[in-house]
Amino acid sequence: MGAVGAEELMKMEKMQPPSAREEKILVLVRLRPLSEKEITADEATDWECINDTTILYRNTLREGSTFPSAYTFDRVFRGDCSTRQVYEDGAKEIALSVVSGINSSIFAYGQTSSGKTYTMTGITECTVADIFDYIHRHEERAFVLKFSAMEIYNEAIRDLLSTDNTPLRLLDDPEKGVVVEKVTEEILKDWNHLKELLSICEAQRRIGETLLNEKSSRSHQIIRLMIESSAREFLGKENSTTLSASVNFVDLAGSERASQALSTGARLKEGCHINRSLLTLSTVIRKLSKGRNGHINYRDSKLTRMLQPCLGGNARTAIICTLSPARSHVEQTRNTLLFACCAKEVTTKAQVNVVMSDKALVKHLQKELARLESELRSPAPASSTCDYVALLRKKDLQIQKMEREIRELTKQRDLAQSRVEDLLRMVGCDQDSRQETGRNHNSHKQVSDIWEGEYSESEASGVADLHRMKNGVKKSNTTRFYDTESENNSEYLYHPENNEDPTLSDCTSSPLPIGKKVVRSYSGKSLEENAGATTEDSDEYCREVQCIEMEGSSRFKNFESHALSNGENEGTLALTYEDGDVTGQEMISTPVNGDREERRIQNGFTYGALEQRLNNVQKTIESLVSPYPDAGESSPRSLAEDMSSSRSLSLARSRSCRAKLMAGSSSPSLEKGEQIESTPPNGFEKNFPGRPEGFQKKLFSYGTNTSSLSRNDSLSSLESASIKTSADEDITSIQTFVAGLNKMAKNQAQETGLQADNSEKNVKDVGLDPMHEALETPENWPVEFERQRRELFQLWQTCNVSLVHRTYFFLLFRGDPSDSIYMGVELKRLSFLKESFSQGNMAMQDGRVLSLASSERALRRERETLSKLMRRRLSADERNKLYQKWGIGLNSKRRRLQLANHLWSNTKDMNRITESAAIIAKLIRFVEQGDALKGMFGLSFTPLTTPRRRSLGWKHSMASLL
Ligand SMILES: Nc1ncnc2c1ncn2[C@@H]1O[C@H](COP(=O)(O)OP(=O)(O)OP(=O)(O)O)[C@@H](O)[C@H]1O
Repeated sequence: MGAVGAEELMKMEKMQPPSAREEKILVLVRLRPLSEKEITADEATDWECINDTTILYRNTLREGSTFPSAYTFDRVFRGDCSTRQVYEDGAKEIALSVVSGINSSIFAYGQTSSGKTYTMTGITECTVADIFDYIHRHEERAFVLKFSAMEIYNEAIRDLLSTDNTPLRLLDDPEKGVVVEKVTEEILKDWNHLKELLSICEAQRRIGETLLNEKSSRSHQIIRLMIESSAREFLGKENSTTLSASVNFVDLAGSERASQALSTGARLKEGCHINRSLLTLSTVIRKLSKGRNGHINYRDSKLTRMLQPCLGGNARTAIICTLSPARSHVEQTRNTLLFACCAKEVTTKAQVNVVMSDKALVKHLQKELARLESELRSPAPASSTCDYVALLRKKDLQIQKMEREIRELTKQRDLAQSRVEDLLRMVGCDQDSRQETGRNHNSHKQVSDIWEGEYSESEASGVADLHRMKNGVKKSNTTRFYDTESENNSEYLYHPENNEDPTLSDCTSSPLPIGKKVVRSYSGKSLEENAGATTEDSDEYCREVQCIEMEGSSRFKNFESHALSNGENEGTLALTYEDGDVTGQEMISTPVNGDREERRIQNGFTYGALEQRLNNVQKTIESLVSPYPDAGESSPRSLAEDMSSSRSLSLARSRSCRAKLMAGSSSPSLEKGEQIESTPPNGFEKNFPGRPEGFQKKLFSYGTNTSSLSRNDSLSSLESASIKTSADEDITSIQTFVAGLNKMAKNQAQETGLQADNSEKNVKDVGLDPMHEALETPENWPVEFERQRRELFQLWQTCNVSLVHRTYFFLLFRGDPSDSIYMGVELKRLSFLKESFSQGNMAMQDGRVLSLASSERALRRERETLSKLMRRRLSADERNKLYQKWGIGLNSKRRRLQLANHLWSNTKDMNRITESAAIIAKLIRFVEQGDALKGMFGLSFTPLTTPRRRSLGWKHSMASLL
């Protein structure tokens, strides 16, 4: 409005009523007299207008009725009131708002034959007559009247001024709101023209005879009069403006009861449409009457969508509710009155609609632009400048902090790398040292392995060692002496005088412990450096060492350092022990370049212990080099020892910690990968107490079975690829991974096909599993199994996992079905399964049929169909059909491959593949331990001989698992 001419504005303001204000819908009630039919039928009049605003139910209400007997509205009109009076006393003010540029609407609402058309015809004529009169009295303004008429018949919009019956479309215009496409607009010339157009509408409108009304309107009629006006004196000038508004005369079709109207066929269908759209209207009104919170279902019918602005929008609205006084219509009348009660609570917010000329608009925008430019040029207030400075400083600090973190992470990465190198070098030294067994080792000069008998102290020392190691390793090439005392730890024995041997100068991490309590340390920090260590650094290490878990007993019977060889414990920096005879105190110095070896063993350490330690170190290195450190373990005994040591000596540095060190990254994907890796692959299940002997045997023979998943080939490549992918988020790696996985799936498919018969023999009956008893006493479960159980359950919560014996397992991700991703890997000897039957995303036949579905309905259907099929064995043809329909993996090699290909071809989203891969890798571990799980949880899904037993088995299995 900024550029609207001043005179124009003044004129507008003079002629318009108070604009842009919220007001309630005006609700008028009109009671018609009894119709001739009703009089003939001797109908009683139950309603009476007792004053201008109240209508009263005269009959006695039934006992307990909750209906009120009196209703009050803005205005009520008795049966003997003329339409003119209704117009003058009620609708006129609102209807004539249109000439002031304010949208307005007049509705007639009521049951069939209550007088809506009768009323609206009169109201329309009165309004248009007054509009013409207004125009004649305001010759200073130029008016344009555009007349259009539509009807909504059976939810289709028809143009009443056109003979074309093609339904019109409703479009959402960003400026005008909802508009009817291609509706005919006639420029209204004069009164006669109006009469002519109204008669066309009347002729075109669908009416039909019903029992209640000979000329019953079968559609909602909307007559729209658009009025545009401009001051003549500004016409054509650059600052001219136009007022533009429309008035709607809405004659709704009447609600009717089929039983009362006795309508059939087309009438009945029309009646249904009418009632449905009126129901939507009343719902909208009811919702609006309670406020505008929440969704308003305007779009549920064409009527409400078209009338949206009139219902709570930019319009002034009056609703005339027409009533029949007859007793036979009392229920319908009450409904109308309830509608009216809601409607009177609805507010609209009408405003004057001014349309600027292009020139006026340009001028206005130019002014606005100039204002903004001047705002920009003017100096900002001092306070805001201060804010910016403070903000900048804060950001700078953040940047500095991040840079520090980056440096720290880089350091940690270097440290980890150095450590690996050190270990490798140390092995070289140790190997050399063996050749010089028997030599005296008392002249050692370094302190880097201190064995500490006390658990807690060991832990604390471990922290310190971490610190030293971190700083010392990098400096190793130039620092000859390693100090462990400078960290205020008197237990570290430091003998600088012994560090004079130049051959030690390069041996960066060779341990040389002296003293009673020994802590293994990779420390290598010089005195000066240690002196310079800051508290901040210490904190850092403390944080780091939070990753070190101390579990189980701190006392060991044996010298057990080979826990390091367990992948989970890799990264352990402090080992404690206490032998009954040998209270650990050991000094080992390993010379550089293998030139010489010096050992010093105190308090009873023997060469045998050292030999064992060498083996352990070797294992440690293998564990560092191989992503599956224990993959190559073949001896059941050594595995059992691993298990035992990992239980009692659980100085496990967590994988996440290791990941941080190795990669200097903490991305979620990396962590995911690390989580997978942290699952002990094979070791722990072997010491499960109470497991039948036969199971262990089977497990190992299973491990050597060529058809099973081997950690050394496809699986290990899968997992390592998965981890790498997760860590680097490298698309190339992902592709490599996918290719590997794909290959693996195919290999497994082939192998499975070849060895199907053998594997089937290994399946056991759930219901008979003796290990069920173990489930009753979970407190007896080993810690590792409990963890395993949790991980598995967590996995099931994140995705729908279906596992099937001897065929495939699939991941069906939750979410948008169209976006779902299916992944399948052919596996061998899967021995546990999700609660597939109850959840419904899987069904099986003889352990072979798997179905997937991606929506609730599909799942249900599928489950029903498949549960029928499950009751009998499928023919080849049926299996084929199942495959065609659902992509179900079947028991032929070719089909499995087809399915694998099909599944892989669907895996488009690389990110999700990565995610899936991580989960698959994890699942494979579970799968490998399938027998262990079966032994423990009684999980197996082999088809049982009777349905009852099967369901019992399932229930029992899942209940105990979850
Ligand atoms: N206030 C009134 N005074 C006299 N007669 C009336 C009045 N209201 C309605 N009538 C008569 O009642 C009959 C039904 O009226 P009308 O067709 O307007 O009802 P309606 O509500 O439009 O019905 P429908 O919804 O079926 O189209 C008509 O014959 C009309 O002349």
